[in-house]
Amino acid sequence: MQATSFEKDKIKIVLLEGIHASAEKVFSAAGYQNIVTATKSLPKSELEEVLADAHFLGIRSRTQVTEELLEASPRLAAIGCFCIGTNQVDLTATSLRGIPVFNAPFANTRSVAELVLGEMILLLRGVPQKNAAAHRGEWLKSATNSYETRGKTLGIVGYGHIGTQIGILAENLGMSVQYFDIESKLALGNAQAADSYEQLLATSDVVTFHVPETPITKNMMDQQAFEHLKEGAILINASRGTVVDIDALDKALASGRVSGAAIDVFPVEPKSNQDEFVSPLRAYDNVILTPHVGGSTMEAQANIGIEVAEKLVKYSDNGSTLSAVNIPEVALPSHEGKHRICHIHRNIPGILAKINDIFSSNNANIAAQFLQTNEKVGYVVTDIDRSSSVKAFEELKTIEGTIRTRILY
Ligand SMILES: NC(=O)C1=CN([C@@H]2O[C@H](COP(=O)(O)OP(=O)(O)OC[C@H]3O[C@@H](n4cnc5c(N)ncnc54)[C@H](O)[C@@H]3O)[C@@H](O)[C@H]2O)C=CC1
Ligand SMILES: O=C(O)CCC(=O)C(=O)O
Repeated sequence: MQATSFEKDKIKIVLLEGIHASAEKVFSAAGYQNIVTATKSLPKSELEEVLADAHFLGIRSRTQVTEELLEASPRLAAIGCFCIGTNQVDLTATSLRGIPVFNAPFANTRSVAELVLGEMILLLRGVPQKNAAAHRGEWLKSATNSYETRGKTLGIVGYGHIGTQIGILAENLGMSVQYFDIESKLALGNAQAADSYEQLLATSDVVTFHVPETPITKNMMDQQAFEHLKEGAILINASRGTVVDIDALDKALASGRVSGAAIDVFPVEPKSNQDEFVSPLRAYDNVILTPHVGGSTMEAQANIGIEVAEKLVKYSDNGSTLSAVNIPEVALPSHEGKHRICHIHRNIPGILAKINDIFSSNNANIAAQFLQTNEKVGYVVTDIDRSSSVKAFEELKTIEGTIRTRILY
């Protein structure tokens, strides 16, 4: 019997948190019509209900994908984070279940860089407090504590895609740029690597954070770090809410050690635009508070929608895991005329031999084979003749250590 593909209209795609319509267009153009969308993140019970029979999930930064949620989503084949950060997903649990997680590593970086640049200029001029006062009917015309960016020092913590762009933009304003990164980085323009994190804090007029959420970056800007900060410095965080200890920032603002701040990300963020934003920072006119919108521009969201949806379609149609953050990356050509068998397994010795024994005992003619492993997981993709594929596929599922198998026609 000639096998046929799993019908695309049976593949359910769930897109949450107001993912841009460009994503739906990509899925539709590729023949996927069963798409459920929501403009916000869903409460636990609704999320579990919608994912009970879903194959692909698209989220932004709010939805937490936990082991428990994965347990309740037995058909989930892949997850798309329509953003940069993937800390909201349990990457170990997804990888041990053979669920690739994709993101858009660059598309919103310029948007974040521009927001930070704007905030820095406004804070150096004291605009947030003058603006707040004017809204109350007060007139604060004064040059006191109002500065140009020119000649000031910007300290960038995390000199990656966003940090480097901010460095270049800031140099064009005439600023001196220094950075601190745990990796050795190519300095762009005239930027200088700081000798240490503490040295950067002590010598920068503005400090901006662009690190990922990791155990090491948690509370990187804590009480002790504030003590190193230059008196009257400005602090910006548009990375993750865990990076800056908000209570310590509250104290530093109250004492005047920090003269102004711009915070886009928070340890606890409201789940929807209808929920109240609670923070001690609301008390300060000299703090710009934004609702995690660093990457929220029309340009970035449209591009992210296309980029991540294309990655999910590619994984669904041809098994490619290129740019997955938790599964070995395999870039695959088209498999026209062949059946493609994808096998994700625990990385234990001897699995490839067992896979190929099964193909051999089924007289399967291997046209191409691709293999990639990481510490925990291996991914083998084999293109074989149609005649022997279905039986071999069934046998592959019995290999010890198998996590997930797929056959693509
Ligand atoms: N507010 C928003 O809407 C957005 C926030 N983000 C956040 O910004 C973060 C940075 O984004 P990218 O620049 O694109 O990431 P990236 O991965 O290109 O750069 C991050 C840099 O931080 C460095 N780093 C990691 N741990 C560090 C540590 N402990 N100390 C110093 N440096 C460290 C890395 O070596 C790397 O150079 C993302 O992980 C994400 O959490 C990203 C986009 C939008
Ligand atoms: O746009 C979003 O929802 C989150 C943006 C972000 O923080 C990221 O890209 O990591």
